[in-house]
Formats: sequence, C-alpha cells, structure tokens
Amino acid sequence: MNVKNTQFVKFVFNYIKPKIKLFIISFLFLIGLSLISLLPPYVTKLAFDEGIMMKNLSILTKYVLMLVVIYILKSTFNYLSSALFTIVSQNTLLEIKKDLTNHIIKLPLEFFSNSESGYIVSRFGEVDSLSPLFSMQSFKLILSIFEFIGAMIIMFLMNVKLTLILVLIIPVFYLITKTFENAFGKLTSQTMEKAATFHGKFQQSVSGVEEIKRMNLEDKETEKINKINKDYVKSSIKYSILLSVGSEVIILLSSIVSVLLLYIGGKGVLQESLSIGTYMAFVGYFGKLYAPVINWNLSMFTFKPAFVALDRIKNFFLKYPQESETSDKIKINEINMIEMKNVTFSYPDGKETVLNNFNLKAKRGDKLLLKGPNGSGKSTIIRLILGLYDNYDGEILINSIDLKKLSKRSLRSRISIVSQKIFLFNDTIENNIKIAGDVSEEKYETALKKSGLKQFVDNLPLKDKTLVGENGIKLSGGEIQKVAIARALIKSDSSDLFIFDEAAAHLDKETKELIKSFIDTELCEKICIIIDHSDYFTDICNRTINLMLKSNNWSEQNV
Ligand SMILES: Nc1ncnc2c1ncn2[C@@H]1O[C@H](COP(=O)(O)OP(=O)(O)OP(=O)(O)O)[C@@H](O)[C@H]1O
Repeated sequence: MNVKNTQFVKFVFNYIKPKIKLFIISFLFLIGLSLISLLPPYVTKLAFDEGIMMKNLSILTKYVLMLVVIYILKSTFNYLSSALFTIVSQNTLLEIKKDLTNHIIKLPLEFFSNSESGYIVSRFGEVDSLSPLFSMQSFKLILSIFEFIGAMIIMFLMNVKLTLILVLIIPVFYLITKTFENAFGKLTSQTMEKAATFHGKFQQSVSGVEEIKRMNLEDKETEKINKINKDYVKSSIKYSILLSVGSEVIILLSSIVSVLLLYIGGKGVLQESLSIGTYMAFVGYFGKLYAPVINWNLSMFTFKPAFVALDRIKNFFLKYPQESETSDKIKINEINMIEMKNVTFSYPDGKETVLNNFNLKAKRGDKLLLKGPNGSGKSTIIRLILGLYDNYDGEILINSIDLKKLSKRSLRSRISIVSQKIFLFNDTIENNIKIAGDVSEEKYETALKKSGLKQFVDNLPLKDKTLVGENGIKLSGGEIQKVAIARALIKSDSSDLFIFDEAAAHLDKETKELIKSFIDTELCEKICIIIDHSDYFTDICNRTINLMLKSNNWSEQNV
C-alpha cells in the first residue's frame, strides 16, 4: 500500500472508528452473505446430477428445499447488512460534513478573499460523492475476493481444465479495463473542478445581479457564464462517453467469455467429459470468478469519483489550514490597551505595502478618529487588530501581550464592530440583531431605540419579524447600518473595544446624532475607534490619526 493509500485508509478509518461496533456487525453479516452465496451453484449441481439425472425425486426435493432455505438466509443477511451499512455510511458522511463546515467557517479571511462562495459551496457538495465509499457495495467488493478464491477452489475440484481456461482469461480483462482507469480518474477530477468553478461564477453573478442590470451587462455576463458552463459541459460529455465506452467494453468482454464457457462446457457435455450439473455449477461460479475482476474495474466508475472527491476533501483540510486556536493561546477577559508598533503590512496577494511603520496606541476611555482617503489602509488597521491577518512586521499588542499569542476568539468576543461592509442573513430583523445569541428583551429594546431602528420596526406590519431578504436587499442602506449598530450595541456590556468603520455613512442627521451621543456618554469607559471621512465625530474624539495614500505617510493629532 503506498503512502497515499495509507492516508486514505487513515482518513476513512477516523470517521468509521466511533461506529466500529455497528460496522463490525454489518461486516459479519456481509461475510455470512458471501459464504451463503457460494452454495447455490454447488447445490444446483447436486440437484441436477443426483436428482434430475438419477431420476430421484426425493433427492431433488431435498436439494430444492435446501436452496429455498439458502435463498431466504441470503435475502435476510443482505437486508440486515445493507440496512446497517446505510446507517454507518450516512452517519459517517454527516460527520465529514460537520467537520468540513466547521473547517470552512474557521478558515482565515484570506481564503475567502481568494475563493468565490459558489466554488466553496460546490466543494462542500462533493462530500455526497463519497457515499459509495461507505456503502455496502464497497465492502462487498472486498469480500468478493474471498468469493473469488472460494469459487476457484470449488471449480478446480470439479474440473481443472475448464477452470484453468477461465482463469487464464482474467488478466486480459484486467489489462483492458485498467487502461480506462487512469484516463477516467484525471477526467473526474477535471470535471469536478470545472463544476465548482462554474457554480462559483454563477452564484457570484446571481449575487451581483442588481449591479449587472444597472450596468446593462446582462448579455456580457450571460456570455461569460455560458463560456465557463460550456467548458464544464465539454468535460462532462467526455466523462460520460468514457464511462459508457468503459462499461460497454467490460460487459462485452464478459459476454464473450460466457459464450466461450457455453461452447467449451457444451462440448464437454456432448463428449460426456462434463456432467450437466457441473456445467450448470460452472455457469453459476463463472459470475463469482469474474465478478470481482469486473466489479473491481467497473467500480472505478462509481468509486473513482468518490476517491477523487475524498482526495479533494482531504486536501481541502490540508491545503487550507484553519486559523490556529491551539490550547497554548492566551485567553483574555478584557481589553485595556491596544498598541501597534512599527507595523508594516501588505496583503498576501497584494504588491503594494498598505501600512508602513504604522504606530497606534489606545487605552480605555480613548476615542480615536481614523481618517484618510479611500484605500489608505483604515479598514486594514481594523482587520489587523481583529487578528484576521498574521503576516505583518512589527508588533501588535493587546494589554501588552503579542496578538499572535492570543486566542483570537477571546479577543474578538471583547470587540463590537459596526463595519462598512455589513452582512445580513436572510432572516428576520430580530434574528439579525440577536445574531450573537439570546439577549434579554430589555437589552434588545434598548438596542432598537439607541440604533434609531425602533420607529422603523414599529411601522412594519410584521414588526421585527420582517424578513430582510438576501443580504438585506429589502432594507435601505441606512436601515442596514442601523441593524449593524443594534447588533454591536447588544454586545456593549461584554465589549471593551468598539469599532465604527464608516458606520454613519448612510445615516440621517437625527440617527447620526443618536450614535454620537451614545459613543460620547455610554462608551466613555471603552476604547472606540471611529473611521469617518467627515469631521462629524471630531469633537467627541481625543485623538485623530490621518492616513495618507502613500503608506509611509501618516500623522497623529491629540486633542
Ligand atoms: N483582501 C485584500 N487583498 C488585497 N488587497 C486588499 C484587500 N483588502 C484591501 N486591499 C487593498 O489594501 C488597501 C487598503 O484598503 P483598506 O480597505 O484598508 O482601505 P480604506 O482606507 O479602509 O479605504 P476606504 O476608505 O475606501 O474604505 C487598498 O489599496 C485595497 O485595495
């Protein structure tokens, strides 16, 4: 077994391990099934040779009854192992899906910046292609080797010459079908990747359909999608053609061998070197002899996509490691001070340095206003404080502890942020506000009032049970911003650092005033970082940091 196969087995075994008892029971039923399956051809031979040919009705009846019992047992074992395997396999897939969801959600932001959401969803969907691997069929395949050996022994015992002829043809089968396997594997992987790319593009266009319409880009966008789809379809066609050619070649080969058996066996019966019963038994065992070879090769058509998917899923776990949240990370219960010392940063795929030797220090009670033209790095500073990127030079300290040594989750749990890029789930206004978990009604009502949402919500027929649509499409820009502010306010008691990233951009004068007095009065003990292009918040901030477009330029003013 090569390294890759060992990894495969390890990966699969880890998931089967918790259900090992059930798995062993299903496997035992399957072994029973395999042993029982070896009996019918031989009992049929006896029924023919000792019953029919000897004109002995009582012996014929005995073997017929034996066959009935064997078939009843066979069906029972088949049902039991299939039911148990379904339970094991479906639960295994569920566990893989759980781990994958957990893994994807915890991937660094960098991964999401570089991958389309449809692509990620499509990669997730590949888990369903794994089902053949955990199905009864795959284990039947393993057991078919034993059936193969058992059938060969019985056949040799019955007729050496005929068995030898049939066995010698097996390598021809193997070689021909093996030829298809490599081409099929490559094509499967290609087709899956193309499907994921297509879904990524399609989902992106659906999400941006409003912009596409506004810019009159429907035709261009359709053309782009169709081009990617055409590529995907081309690959699917090649895949289907190879699939049907491969299956047909295998079916044709086995038909030719069965005709050969008819000829050689029939000749033996005519020359009286073979009994009809033995010939009948050979017809029965022929399947057992060739089925493993045929099935092992045919299985590539069902298992290859599953193996490719397994490989892709395994690689997905390895290629995109999660943000490390190991037990050695320091957990914090509060944020008293944040400090950035000579921080130089550029995005992993960006050429430009966004921040160069940047410094910032804020302690409890500080209100910092971050100003600067578009693209000067204001939001980047926030992302770095949140620990979303680790690849910076210099130091970021939280309570004088290196941010890289901190548990990001404990850090983020102390931060409330109203971002300029707000994401609303297609859910009610209430659930979008209470996204972090259940809160008291009193706190929720206060958040509604202080964010300026109360009046708007009260005027809606369904009040706060109104659905906001995908990414808040049914709300105005200002209303979305108010939902985000309410979200942050709900977390206010458990947060020490408040970040308002152009939070007031879409707000009317009245609501802006509400937020400003809230920051000034109720957040006076907290650290606040406010990003704003206007001078609106200047009077409640004790410091202003001006960033310039050329990253090495920035200045700080104390009020
Ligand atoms: N994920 C990313 N990958 C690569 N480059 C990025 C990424 N996000 C931002 N940038 C680049 O980093 C620079 C700073 O971006 P940032 O969002 O911090 O600016 P900003 O000052 O907040 O701008 P704005 O006022 O427009 O919000 C920009 O040149 C931007 O193109």
